[in-house]
Amino acid sequence: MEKSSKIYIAGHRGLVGSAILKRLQAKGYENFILKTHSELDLTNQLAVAAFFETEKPDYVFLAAAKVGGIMANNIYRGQFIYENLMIQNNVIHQAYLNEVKKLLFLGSTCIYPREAPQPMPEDSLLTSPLEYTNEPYAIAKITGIKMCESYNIQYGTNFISVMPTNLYGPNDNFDLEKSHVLPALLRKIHLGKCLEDKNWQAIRDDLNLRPVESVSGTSTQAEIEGILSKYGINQQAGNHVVVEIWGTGKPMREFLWSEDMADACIFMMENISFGELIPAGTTKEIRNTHINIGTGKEISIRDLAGQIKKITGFQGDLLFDTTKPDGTMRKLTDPSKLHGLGWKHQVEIEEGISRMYEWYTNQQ
Ligand SMILES: NC(=O)C1=CN([C@@H]2O[C@H](COP(=O)(O)OP(=O)(O)OC[C@H]3O[C@@H](n4cnc5c(N)ncnc54)[C@H](OP(=O)(O)O)[C@@H]3O)[C@@H](O)[C@H]2O)C=CC1
Ligand SMILES: C[C@H]1O[C@H](OP(=O)(O)OP(=O)(O)OC[C@H]2O[C@@H](n3cnc4c(=O)[nH]c(N)nc43)[C@H](O)[C@@H]2O)[C@@H](O)[C@@H](O)C1=O
Repeated sequence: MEKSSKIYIAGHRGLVGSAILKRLQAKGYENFILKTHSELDLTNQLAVAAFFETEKPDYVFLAAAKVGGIMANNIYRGQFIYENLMIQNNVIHQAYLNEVKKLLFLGSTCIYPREAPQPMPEDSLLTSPLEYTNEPYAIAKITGIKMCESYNIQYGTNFISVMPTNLYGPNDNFDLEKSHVLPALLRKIHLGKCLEDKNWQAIRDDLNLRPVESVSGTSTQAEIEGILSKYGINQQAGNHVVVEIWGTGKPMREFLWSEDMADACIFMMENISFGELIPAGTTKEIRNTHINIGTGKEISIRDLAGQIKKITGFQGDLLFDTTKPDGTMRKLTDPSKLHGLGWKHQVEIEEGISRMYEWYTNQQ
């Protein structure tokens, strides 16, 4: 990529897209095409075709998608498969028709089977059934990998697919029901801390900044307590506050700081071509050309909640709600292919949570 190359970041306001934009700007790239969801709906085939014909980007980071945590994936199954297939079909196909030099497609490590060997190597794709809670999203992401691979083989394009582990960082989604575990727990435990401190103003500010329900300046304390209770943040006898954690707390997850993820994406765009991702020894059938992006380290949800509790200073208790799903018990990436290419993450989980909490509280 040249510093003056025309770069389209699809999803530039999201968790990953915003980090990619920030990192590219810091590296001196200057020619961006940026469209919000309301300016360009990527599920609209005609609109995407007109956009590519007019703009003719040189490079595309495809970081726009329908994204959410375990509950959103499990409930909005139709939207997750439809919107993701439409977005990626439209963008990848138009990138081919308009001779985009290189495209980076973001998948997810939920493409791997529920019982994949741990850590999960790239070639465990399509070896056994998927985790049910996110099967529609995973099927869409697998289709995206196969579309990039197939276009490269048939048309000679240079479209590469990266599979990030669970991500977190600035501009994350903090919705109390639809978000991923790390932002959800950070917010819930922060609200638990505010409740035990009886800091009603901080709770009002938080609920107004990222509305869950309308909270006005005149909402009573009892009304606010009712809202928090719906999301599992409860004041018990005395001043004792309890925050509910979904599931058993036993699942293990791997977390990557979003700015590390952005760095990995740019590393791939600047340095690696599709040909270099074809597994060594391939003579005939080209498959598993995608690449894992992760740390290779994991933590249980129980320990993650404990760390957030420590960082926020929350004194109350964490209660495990086993009526909520655990999802897959382990999904640790094998990042050896990525390490072999010369990229490794920088930010460890303890530091990342502290940075995230600082960012979060500065937004209030
Ligand atoms: N977050 C995570 O833990 C993980 C994410 N990923 C993948 O990384 C990529 C980025 O995810 P992340 O940054 O977390 O997602 P976010 O939800 O933070 O951002 C998604 C972006 O996509 C845009 N978008 C969604 N639908 C449309 C549409 N129909 N038309 C145009 N734009 C649309 C949104 O635009 P707007 O802001 O304007 O609404 C938003 O900017 C995705 O492919 C995701 O699947 C993979 C693994 C883990
Ligand atoms: C990135 C990845 O994200 C999704 O997969 P997931 O890792 O299962 O998602 P998650 O982050 O929402 O949950 C991780 C774990 O944490 C537990 N958990 C506890 N308490 C809360 C809680 O309050 N909120 C949430 N969301 N989870 C909680 C939760 O029960 C689960 O055991 C995929 O659907 C898929 O889209 C995908 O690719």
